[in-house]
Amino acid sequence: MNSLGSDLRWWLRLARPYAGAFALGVAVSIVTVSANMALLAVAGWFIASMAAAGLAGAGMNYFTPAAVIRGLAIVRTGGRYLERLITHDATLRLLTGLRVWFYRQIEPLSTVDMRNGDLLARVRADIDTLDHVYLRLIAPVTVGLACLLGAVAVMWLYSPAVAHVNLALLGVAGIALPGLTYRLGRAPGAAAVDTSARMKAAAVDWVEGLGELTVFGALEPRRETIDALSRDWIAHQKQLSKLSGLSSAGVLLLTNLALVGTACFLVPLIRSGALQPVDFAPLILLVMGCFEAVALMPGAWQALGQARAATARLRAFEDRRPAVAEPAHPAPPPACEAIRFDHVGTRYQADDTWALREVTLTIAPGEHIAVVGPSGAGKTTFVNLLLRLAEIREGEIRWDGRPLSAYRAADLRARIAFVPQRVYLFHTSVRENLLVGRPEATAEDMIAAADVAGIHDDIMALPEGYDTLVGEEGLRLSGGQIRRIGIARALLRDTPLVILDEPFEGLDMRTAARLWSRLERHLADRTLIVVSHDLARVHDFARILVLENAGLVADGDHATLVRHCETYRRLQGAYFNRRLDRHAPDAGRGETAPTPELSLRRHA
Ligand SMILES: Nc1ncnc2c1ncn2[C@@H]1O[C@H](COP(=O)(O)OP(=O)(O)OP(=O)(O)O)[C@@H](O)[C@H]1O
Repeated sequence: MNSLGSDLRWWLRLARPYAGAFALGVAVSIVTVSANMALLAVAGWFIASMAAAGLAGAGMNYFTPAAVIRGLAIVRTGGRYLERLITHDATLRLLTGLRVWFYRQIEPLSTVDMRNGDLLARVRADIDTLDHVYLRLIAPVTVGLACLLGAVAVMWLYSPAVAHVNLALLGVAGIALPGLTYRLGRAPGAAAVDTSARMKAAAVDWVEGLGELTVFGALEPRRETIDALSRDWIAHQKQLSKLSGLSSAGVLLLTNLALVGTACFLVPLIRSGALQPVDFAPLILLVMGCFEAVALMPGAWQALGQARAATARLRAFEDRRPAVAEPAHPAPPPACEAIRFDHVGTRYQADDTWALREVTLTIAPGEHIAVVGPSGAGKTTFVNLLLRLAEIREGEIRWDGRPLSAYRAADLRARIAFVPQRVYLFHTSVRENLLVGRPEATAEDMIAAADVAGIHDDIMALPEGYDTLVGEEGLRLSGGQIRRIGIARALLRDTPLVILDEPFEGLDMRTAARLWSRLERHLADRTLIVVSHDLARVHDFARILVLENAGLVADGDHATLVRHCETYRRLQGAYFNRRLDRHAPDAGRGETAPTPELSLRRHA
């Protein structure tokens, strides 16, 4: 774990843009807490003076102190409101800033590093924990110290001995006791943050996989896992509550000791005439006010344990290296030119096996290429290399004559329209989801793209057409519809290279065939790379790359591959066997006529 000083500097660096609001919040808090202490003291003095004047039968001006008391009460109430408004607003801004910071950190790491879904849930919990740093740590400690020093200075004017006693006891209540509580609370605090993050991740995972868990009857073990995490969390929280209760009791004890001690010093002073009797009440009340301010400190130190555990995990992101390095002097983005692979190889980690190796080929501008291969052959990796989501470890890929590493990753990606294997839809309207591809696109462009992707009619059939909300992750749409929205989104970008990873998945044969014929026409003069398991569509391509065991095993058209490539024949066989099984009467699907593609199997 980093040192406390280094963590504090890290927080302050992130909070710098909001420093003005935070400083204002602290200033208003100091005024509020001081007004509260002064109110107690002046009220005490006023009551004592009135009583003394009554006993002596003397008159006194009660207008001024009454006005001061009212003024202080108004400042205290208004200040409390303003302080809440400013500090909470600043904290929410900081949390927003932290989220932006986090996305900046993960953006260059690429999706490849972020495959761990529960990581995001943990990070979200960690970022939320950091709102404690200001509200429960920095603000109360700064305000407490400022007000206490002011109050002790006032005591000093009346009696240095009283100031000494209170300073010592306030030190114990505000520093020693919270320090001890912090030490004791560090382990349960860190464990509580960790358990809470794991619990949230498990709950999200459970809800997302509810369908599968129900079907496989695996709900109970999952529920028990979450129950166990929840019990752990409660146990850690109990420990923290016990500590916080003990420290509150400690502060109360110290408050009473301070009151008794102060009285012990004041009474002889009053007896000797060194102090006015009416000064007794305000000084005692001032002591009470000081301990009220110090009572917030143990909570602050406890928050420190939780905040540092969260900080350690967040700071770990800063140490992660991006998956690909950016060039110092980026070349202008590539034009629609040839892409050449020269003995290209990659693996995701230095000690992993090769995900792709010795790939040498040239893709001419405007060429349409299909990439096939068994699962794990390296098809997605092939695409990841082009998108610079994975680093080339061997050989070189050149586009428009320059290595990919010569371009800024963002410039390169702006020249590629990509539909990933799993299309992600945001919880907003269909329109907004499509415009992610090109925010400035006109309604006509959007409809034209949707039309090519064969989704326009489906969208128009939705209750509010393009303005229909798709639901979280597109839950209101079928898998095939989500995929076609993803394709339309990519088509909206007028890029020289289009990459579609499994574009036909989730589509029936007829829809897939129609989609392909439209795509083929629409993308006639653009370079197109389609990764697909749908061998029925693939045989339409003039060029098919066959990958297996991280290598390029064949490159040719369907007829050539059927004749010369064993892997391709195997893939065809497996694919059409699957289709045959689906159409077989004993598969319970009825008497569906064999499709024309089935003849290919015989041909193969
Ligand atoms: N992010 C990653 N980190 C580590 N290894 C990875 C990563 N992505 C892929 N791999 C590994 O690289 C190899 C090639 O995977 P890749 O996803 O490219 O295959 P694929 O042909 O696309 O498979 P599928 O058809 O199942 O999607 C596999 O051994 C896989 O386990």
